[in-house]
Amino acid sequence: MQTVLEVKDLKKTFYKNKVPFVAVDGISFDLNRGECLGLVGESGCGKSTIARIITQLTVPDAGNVFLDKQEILSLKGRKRREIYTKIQMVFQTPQDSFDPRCTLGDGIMESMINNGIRRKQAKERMYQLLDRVELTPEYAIRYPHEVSGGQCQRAAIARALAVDPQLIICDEATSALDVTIQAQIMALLKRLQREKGLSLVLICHDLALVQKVCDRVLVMYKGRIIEQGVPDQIIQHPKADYTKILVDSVF
Ligand SMILES: Nc1ncnc2c1ncn2[C@@H]1O[C@H](COP(=O)(O)OP(=O)(O)OP(=O)(O)O)[C@@H](O)[C@H]1O
Repeated sequence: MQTVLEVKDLKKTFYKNKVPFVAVDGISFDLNRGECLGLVGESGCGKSTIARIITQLTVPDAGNVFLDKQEILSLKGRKRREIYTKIQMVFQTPQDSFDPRCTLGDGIMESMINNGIRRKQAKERMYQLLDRVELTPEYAIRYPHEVSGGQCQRAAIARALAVDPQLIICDEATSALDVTIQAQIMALLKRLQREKGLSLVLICHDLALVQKVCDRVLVMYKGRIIEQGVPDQIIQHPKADYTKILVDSVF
């Protein structure tokens, strides 16, 4: 199997009133092409910080991230912009990540135009992407507040796909949606994973969802990975005390 992402010994301490808090405490993992990796753990255990480090929104104190064997955290300028089109994030509240003054169509086209694609081509591709995420063309002229959470999340996935990424990190991307819509969005992501060989990192509280959709899961506790493996195996035979509590609370 081909490794797409390698995360090596990430560390991050935050300071609040000069008091240190270790949010990420030596995290390492790999992600294969076409794999769906779940990241679970209690609130505050460091899951989003890892996603933010990988996408360069947070600077780590130590550690490296490799995409296709290339170290990416130290990249600057054009090289950095190029590489970072390959990693996209989908957040919990998609309305917040679209500019409320722009239509969804313009939001989807923005990154393409920023990457030098002509407006006419970007528009054609935007309509193809809407179709791909099962939204009709009329959604192109709607504003974020004029669509449901599920529809907006589909548009956010279309926008993530616009730059042809290798990897999408979904940070609680379906948590704000009701169960039926959640299942539809997950089915969409899984279809894209299969069809495009996309790799997915799913940051999630929901172990049942992880069991359904992930090939592998990392269980985090207080900034560390305490257990990892195939979801069925972790759920049926949890080893760490925290994993046992997590499993008991869900099943
Ligand atoms: N910029 C920051 N400044 C100070 N502390 C921070 C900052 N970002 C995160 N933290 C702290 O780091 C810890 C880890 O946060 P993080 O958001 O990574 O957790 P999480 O596992 O994603 O939680 P949740 O599931 O609730 O989203 C938390 O205690 C959080 O308060």
